[in-house]
Amino acid sequence: NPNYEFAGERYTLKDLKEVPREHLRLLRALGQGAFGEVYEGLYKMRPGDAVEMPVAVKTLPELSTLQAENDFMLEALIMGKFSHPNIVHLIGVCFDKHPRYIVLELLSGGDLKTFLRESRPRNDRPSPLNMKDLLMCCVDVAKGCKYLEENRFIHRDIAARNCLLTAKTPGRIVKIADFGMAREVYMSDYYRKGGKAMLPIKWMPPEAFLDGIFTTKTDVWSYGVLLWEVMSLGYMPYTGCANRNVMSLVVSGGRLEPPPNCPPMVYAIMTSCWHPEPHKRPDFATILDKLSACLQDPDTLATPLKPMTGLSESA
Ligand SMILES: CN1CCN(c2ccc(C(=O)Nc3n[nH]c4c3C=[N+](C(=O)[C@H](O)c3ccccc3)C4)cc2)CC1
Repeated sequence: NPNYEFAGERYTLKDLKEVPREHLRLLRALGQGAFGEVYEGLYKMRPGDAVEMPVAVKTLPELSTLQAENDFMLEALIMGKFSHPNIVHLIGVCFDKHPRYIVLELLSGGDLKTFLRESRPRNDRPSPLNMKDLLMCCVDVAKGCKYLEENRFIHRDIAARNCLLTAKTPGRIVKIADFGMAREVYMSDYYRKGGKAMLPIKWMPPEAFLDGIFTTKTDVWSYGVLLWEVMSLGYMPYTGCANRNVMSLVVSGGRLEPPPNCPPMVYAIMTSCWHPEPHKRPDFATILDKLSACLQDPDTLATPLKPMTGLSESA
């Protein structure tokens, strides 16, 4: 079984909390994970307990390749080492036999991209969100990213599709909830480069898709694209542009345009994340400072939300 290096320490499977399968009840499917289903379930913390804790259960189908088994285990090991309010919490695993389960904190609001798209103003009702709501979502993700940066963990796939909400209602908290596993849902966001791994080109900086160089500054670039996703209320970046055209556009200095009504202070953060030279991109502490300046700027807060018109876009 794989062992895993995190924050300078080595971990193996024995570091994971085994949850007794008989204390778990799977209720309903929540969606498709990269391997198998993700279910909502109930977990009886202590056998005698009357109350059961709502959880999310990721399953690995019995007919999985060894690689899939390892990836599944690795995801559990990765999640098990994080402890932060903006990163989905690992409760435990059922790895004693098939089907294998990863038991995680339940986030009932669904993924951030879907939430943004559902929240667009419609002719029958204005958006339920305001600029402050959007900025608070961005702050949550930046806090999670800052924690990963402090622990020298490179996520490689920061995007709205990989973030989940505790709820859709005010008081919602956004958490980074995917460590390479939720790919299945938005396959169109990934590009098969050279027939190998599926790469989220539209969220990657030039040094990553050209030279395979991944650093914490890779996540900063992706975070800038997530900011754009939030401000556009869930649009596909570079709408209608094929991945290989995005690569040449970005390499020649092209960047995403500001979404309609995007406050200049927020767009300035995005463009700083997209500096061609990685070391000139801000760190997440700086990004958080800039976001709190936005949250204290009356003109920024007063900006109304307006959907992008014109170009329709794929899911
Ligand atoms: C009307 N709406 C319909 C949709 N609905 C949902 C839709 C999906 C979910 C959901 O998947 N919640 C999750 N909680 N914890 C984890 C989850 C997924 N996890 C994973 O690890 C998944 O792999 C993952 C990770 C990141 C993003 C998506 C999926 C861990 C909750 C509510 C709310 C009400």
